[in-house]
Amino acid sequence: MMHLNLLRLGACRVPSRLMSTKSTSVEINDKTGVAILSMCRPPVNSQNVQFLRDLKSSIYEIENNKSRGLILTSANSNVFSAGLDILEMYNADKEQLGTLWTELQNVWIALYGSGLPTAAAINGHAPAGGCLLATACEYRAMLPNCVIGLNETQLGIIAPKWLMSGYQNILPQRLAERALTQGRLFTTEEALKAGLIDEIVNSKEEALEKCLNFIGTFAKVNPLARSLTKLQFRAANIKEFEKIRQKDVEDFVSLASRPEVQKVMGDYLENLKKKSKK
Ligand SMILES: CC/C=C\C/C=C\CCC/C=C/CC(=O)SCCNC(=O)CCNC(=O)[C@H](O)C(C)(C)COP(=O)(O)OP(=O)(O)OC[C@H]1O[C@@H](n2cnc3c(N)ncnc32)[C@H](O)[C@@H]1OP(=O)(O)O
Repeated sequence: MMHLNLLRLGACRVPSRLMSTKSTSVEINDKTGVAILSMCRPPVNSQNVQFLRDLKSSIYEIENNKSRGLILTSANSNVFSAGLDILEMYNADKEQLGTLWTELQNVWIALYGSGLPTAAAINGHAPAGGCLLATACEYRAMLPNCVIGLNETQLGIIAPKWLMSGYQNILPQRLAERALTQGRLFTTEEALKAGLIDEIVNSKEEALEKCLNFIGTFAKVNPLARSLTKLQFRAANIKEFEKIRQKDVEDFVSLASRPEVQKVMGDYLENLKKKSKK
């Protein structure tokens, strides 16, 4: 209840500090100390190089400002994030592909490895890279009638191991393996049943409130002890990622630049465009 009141106050009276980049905005409530990081790259928060750089710098800014927690959400009405910007992968040269993948890695490690309590207010669809961001957080509240999941195998591509880490943290191994091999997109209701999200909410405001309450559960816990404990759980995945990070970029570039993969992207884009014109 107290957190709810603080959130309400945050909307009107409590002073808050604002920071923004071209495609993100950050509001830190001075009373709660919690930062709300909103992704705002219309129409679907697709992740191009600039967006990923903005996201990374906002995450580090929040971390360096000693905020009490980070809530990730979207400024768009029905999409949390549509994942990597396919327009930026299609017909791109190897250098562009390498830069895109490196920036995706950078954002993931910034969020997954953050010592702060992190929560995702998933106020829309979260396929692929959108799911990657949500599952890098510690808690998820999601609106009904949306989808979330890692659908890479449906596109004929493989999610590397680090990209699966969020799933592995959250889902039982058998379920994670099945969902990843199927490239399954979960509806909100299925995601709750599987444990991929923590709560279903009826509005973005309620999602933010639940996230704030989650972060509030650490109010009496020593922040350093909390953060080190969290990172102990994540250390093996992080270490493994650091070992293969450069090779992973090379593998991605080699896969994504193959003519047959480029053709899949082109067809996929065309279908998306046809669908959006209907
Ligand atoms: C296809 C990739 C193939 C190979 C890649 C090779 C290696 C990659 C290695 C593995 C890593 C993968 C990580 C990824 O993130 S890949 C991206 C996967 N993303 C998706 O599959 C989501 C696609 N989008 C949707 O399903 C829907 O758009 C969504 C449910 C998110 C929202 O639906 P809604 O009805 O609200 O909007 P739309 O009308 O569909 O879209 C509006 C406009 O936005 C464009 N759009 C949508 N998604 C993307 C995207 N990911 N990249 C670029 N543009 C996107 C869509 O075309 C519409 O554009 P306009 O027609 O209005 O111009």
